[in-house]
Amino acid sequence: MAVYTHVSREELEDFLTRYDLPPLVAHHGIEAGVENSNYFLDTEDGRYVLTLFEKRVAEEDLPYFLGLTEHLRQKGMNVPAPIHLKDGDMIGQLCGRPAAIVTFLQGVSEKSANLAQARAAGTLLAQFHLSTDGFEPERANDLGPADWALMVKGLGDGLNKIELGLFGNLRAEAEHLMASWPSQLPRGQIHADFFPDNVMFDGDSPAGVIDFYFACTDFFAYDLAIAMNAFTAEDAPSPDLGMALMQGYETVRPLSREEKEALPLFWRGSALRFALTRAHDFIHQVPGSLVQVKDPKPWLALLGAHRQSPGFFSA
Ligand SMILES: Nc1ncnc2c1ncn2[C@@H]1O[C@H](COP(=O)(O)OP(=O)(O)OP(=O)(O)O)[C@@H](O)[C@H]1O
Ligand SMILES: N[C@@H](CCO)C(=O)O
Repeated sequence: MAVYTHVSREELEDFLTRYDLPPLVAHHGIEAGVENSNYFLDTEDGRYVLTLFEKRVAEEDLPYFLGLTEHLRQKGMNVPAPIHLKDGDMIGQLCGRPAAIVTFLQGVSEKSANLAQARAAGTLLAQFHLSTDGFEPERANDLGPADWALMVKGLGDGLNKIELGLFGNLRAEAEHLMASWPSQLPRGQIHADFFPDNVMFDGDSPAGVIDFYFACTDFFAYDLAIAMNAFTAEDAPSPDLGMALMQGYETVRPLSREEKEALPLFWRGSALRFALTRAHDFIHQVPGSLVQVKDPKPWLALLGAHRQSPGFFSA
């Protein structure tokens, strides 16, 4: 359960006086996620989601995340609606943390998807990219290639406790990726964490997208690479799922030749990015938090597979 910050009923009721929401019935921590503290708020007129932003989210980025979410809703995407406080703001303070409330989206958040869901999720990601058009603010990707070598350095010898020789191995990989990364490809606002558990499914159809708290301005094809890796499934890795996602994506937004050529590098880069954040959380576990730390090893294995075979997804 991802609850780093424990919120009492009294603290919550006091916080809710700043909103025009129906009376609270109950609140409980959400049994999923690793990044932020999330609670369901059950009110007399339906359910909402409260998020308290934790270590990886900078408060100054919240207007970008919530503004992007509102923009996507205006474009017709099924994403949560941020609830405004009585003073018009979208960000409050609770238990010493920045906090926001959004509407609850119906659907099932899957740990891993099937082929039909992966294909449909690809169309949704492409619609997401097209719908971000017209949203002017930008946010640099602070978990991108320019940051990976520093992240490896910061984890240091802790990496070798996950796997012997991992520190040197990942340092060389981060340097290689940085030196080879392209600079000119179609770019815009990307989700940057498009995992099956951030897509709400209604059977095989995706009903909506949640969790915009890694969104940033970067290459669309890099976002596709993240999603392809994230949908390959950790327990039984299958390139078919990533390929199905890409096929779905291209029915809405076909890739240029340059974007296709960049994909093998982007698969490696995104595998490294999630291996690193997971390795960080594995090495620096937070005492007293209720969180199921995610395993870095499947992402290290995926990185190894992409390094060995640049055609992993087309093999
Ligand atoms: N608006 C929403 N509507 C319905 N369910 C939601 C909503 N927001 C979050 N959830 C549920 O809470 C879970 C955790 O939320 P979220 O993915 O935002 O957490 P997180 O800590 O950012 O996790 P991670 O980054 O690991 O995906 C989701 O998998 C989903 O089941
Ligand atoms: N979705 C990510 C967590 C957010 O970085 C993971 O599964 O590692």
